[in-house]
Amino acid sequence: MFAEFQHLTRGKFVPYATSLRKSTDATFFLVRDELDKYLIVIGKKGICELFEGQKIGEIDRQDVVLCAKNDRNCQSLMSLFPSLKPQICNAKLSFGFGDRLGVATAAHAQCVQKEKLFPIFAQQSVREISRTERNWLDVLHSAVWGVFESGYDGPFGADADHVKKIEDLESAARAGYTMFTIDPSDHVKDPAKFDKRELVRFYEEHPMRRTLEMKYIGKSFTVLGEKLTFDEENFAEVFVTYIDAIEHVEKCYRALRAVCKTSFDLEVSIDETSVPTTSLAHIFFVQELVRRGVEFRTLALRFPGEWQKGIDYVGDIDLFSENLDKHVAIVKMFTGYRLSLHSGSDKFSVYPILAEKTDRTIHVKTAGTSYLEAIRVVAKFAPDLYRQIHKYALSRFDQDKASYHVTTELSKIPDVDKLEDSELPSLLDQPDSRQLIHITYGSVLTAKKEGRSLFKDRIMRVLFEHEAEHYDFLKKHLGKHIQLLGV
Ligand SMILES: O=C(O)[C@@H](O)[C@@H](O)[C@H](O)C(=O)CO
Repeated sequence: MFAEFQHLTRGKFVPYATSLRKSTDATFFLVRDELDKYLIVIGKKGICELFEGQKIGEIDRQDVVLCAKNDRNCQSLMSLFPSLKPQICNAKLSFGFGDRLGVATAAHAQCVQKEKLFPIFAQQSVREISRTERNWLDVLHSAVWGVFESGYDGPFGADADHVKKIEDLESAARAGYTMFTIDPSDHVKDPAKFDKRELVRFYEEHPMRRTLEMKYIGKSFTVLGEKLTFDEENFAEVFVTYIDAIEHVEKCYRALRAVCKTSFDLEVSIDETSVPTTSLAHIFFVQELVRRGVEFRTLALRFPGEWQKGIDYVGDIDLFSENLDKHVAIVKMFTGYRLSLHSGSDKFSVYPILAEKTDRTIHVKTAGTSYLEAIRVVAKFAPDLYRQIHKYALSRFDQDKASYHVTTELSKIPDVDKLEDSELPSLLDQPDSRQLIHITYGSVLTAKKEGRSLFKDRIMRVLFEHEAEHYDFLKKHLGKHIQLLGV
């Protein structure tokens, strides 16, 4: 088929052999020229009419249609090939491949052995899509095109991540997402940040207080041989800290159930709270969600230590390991859900502990690390563009770091004007410059001058022209993450 196509198009296009898929009466594959990528549909007139495109000839009396990689053509492909639709997780180990640029999935898919790991190829948070001016459908379709290009034929998921508002859940459900991460952290009260009298009043006046006091106070749980008992004091603290968040999750869940006509994976994430999740808090949080009928599949707790973006774990590994043991024991007490680790990018020192302590029964999320590999390509092949991005990032960092927890020291980042071009890629290995670039993705990707993209268009062009190197960087780096999970 490719030989006839090359003859017809006089070698103008380069096909992606891995993308070749056949339906009962048509053939589909991706090609690229020096400007862009396109879908080729070869089939009878009827099947071609499902796609928007231009007929460029015939092969064996079948129309050959050149199609844009647009939403309508993506949805037509998904209707013909159900394996291109996201599905709910069917495995104990799953991994989120967040892709802020929408061009990494074809490489991500080459890191996955489908029988050992369930990949979430479409995963972006509300924070990310608002900062990059994307939307749920764009994130999902970018992932689907990447799956199609790679020839990956296993199941994958689509996670609407860190969702705080019901309307964002509903729009993601309508876009076809299969996983929803509800983030109630704005409703988690850190007792240290409140006036004691205010907390007492909140507790005493809360309508659920007495009901839950009777349910929990005096109740004991044995976690790894340690007897934990809810008493008046620790119950009041857990109640005040989490009750609003629990009620918010319940409200979001009911709204989601009203929109989703099929089953879905629900994650609840309190990983971005300032309050590390204690064992009693974990027990209370889970028991209350279960009691309210919230069917969650994964739970992202706030583990001890620093889970900063784009760099390894910062903290006492032994304390983390001990804390994880307790939370794993609690999961086993209640079953029906897995733990989820957010900010999984580059946390190489904890991955082996995660894999061993959870018996590889966990969800791990990454996102920024793939964006950093893309910028590494820019640093290598477009040094002047990288220098401009780096300097712009410095000007935006203080504002952009507001909703991320990082302890970046800008003073430790070398002056790019004193570095040789060949030294620039190594900045993507320096923790502080990694965080500088990681956190300022939104500003860099949406920066404009006189209405024109200041950086994004040039970044995407560099990645298109150096696609093989980009894919190699991604496969090497994300492959390292997967291998450290023991897969
Ligand atoms: O940066 C973001 O907004 C998200 O990608 C992350 O918070 C995500 O939830 C995650 O933990 C992946 O690192």
